Amino acid sequence: MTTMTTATTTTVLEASGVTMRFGGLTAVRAVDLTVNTGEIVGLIGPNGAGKTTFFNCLTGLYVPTEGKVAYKGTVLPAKPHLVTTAGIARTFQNIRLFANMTVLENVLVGRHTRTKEGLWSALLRGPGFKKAEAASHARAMELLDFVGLAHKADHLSRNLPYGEQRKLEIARALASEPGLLLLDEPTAGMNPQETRAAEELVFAIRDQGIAVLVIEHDMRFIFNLCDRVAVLVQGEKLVEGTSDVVQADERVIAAYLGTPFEGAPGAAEVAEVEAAEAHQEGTTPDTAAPDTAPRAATPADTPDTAPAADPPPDTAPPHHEDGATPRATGPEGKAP
Ligand SMILES: Nc1ncnc2c1ncn2[C@@H]1O[C@H](COP(=O)(O)OP(=O)(O)OP(=O)(O)O)[C@@H](O)[C@H]1O
Repeated sequence: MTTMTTATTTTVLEASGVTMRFGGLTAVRAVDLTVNTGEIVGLIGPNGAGKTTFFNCLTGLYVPTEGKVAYKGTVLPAKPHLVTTAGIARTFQNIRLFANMTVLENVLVGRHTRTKEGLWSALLRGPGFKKAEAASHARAMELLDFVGLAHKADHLSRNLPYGEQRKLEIARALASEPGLLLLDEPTAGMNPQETRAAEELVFAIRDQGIAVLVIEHDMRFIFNLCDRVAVLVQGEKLVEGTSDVVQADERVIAAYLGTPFEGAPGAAEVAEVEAAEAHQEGTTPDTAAPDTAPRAATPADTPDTAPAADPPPDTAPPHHEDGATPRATGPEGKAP
């Protein structure tokens, strides 16, 4: 593959005022975010902060309640296939490969938005179709080579180890020739060696001229990789800046450790609930408050904050304004 370098910086993605409500729950609230050519931007935040919901708004899986999403200056319709055709590709938090297809076939599926041959041409297998098929095959093999899976082209995707399945998802996303790649927790379940390789792969993708927006709980990965990092807390963008700026911001540390701070998103609701609980128990809010600083680590010291086994008190899914129980499913269950 030839390396493309972009001489001028342009805005690839511009999300403005994106808000997503599910009934009474505001999962994403008035979020603005831009990604420019040549950039790797990180999106972090505690569990339930609204990161995946925001991705779903960007890719047309959800129609945002308010706000708009533009790709290279054109406002995108909220239809996943049109978003892919426009130039945005994504991977999912829970791997979504075609398990009984080969590795190569999975990548070929990803190319369908870039092949122009119609149904009749495919059925009759005319010369136009054969030429397009050969070109797609060559490109798919090139992408498999790029992610290091060319030698497994004929394997069934379900037989790949986990780390390779994640690479295959990336190859399939790249097959649509995107200008922006959205990665949702690309290193989830990877060992440190695989994570390091994933980091190199993302840099290589950026060097191909593809901008990257990545959600990840592994802070070391994010802060090594990203030119800019945005932090979502309870659906709102709390901070945005370089890795150094974000790591040093005490509001970010507080959000991860569950320590309340002045003006924290959702702080008013939390205070209301605490006051009500305290009233019920006949205690004051202070005495009823949980231990808010269970660990002394900063986000940078907690390379993998994903496991939900020991979440800090405030990192649980946000307060549901309608009192509804939060969903406990992965993205498959997230269709509105
Ligand atoms: N389809 C839906 N219907 C109702 N509520 C939803 C839906 N999708 C997401 N939510 C809620 O929106 C909030 C944000 O969820 P989201 O999955 O976007 O967070 P996240 O930051 O990606 O979390 P994690 O890091 O755990 O993946 C949660 O309270 C979640 O329960």
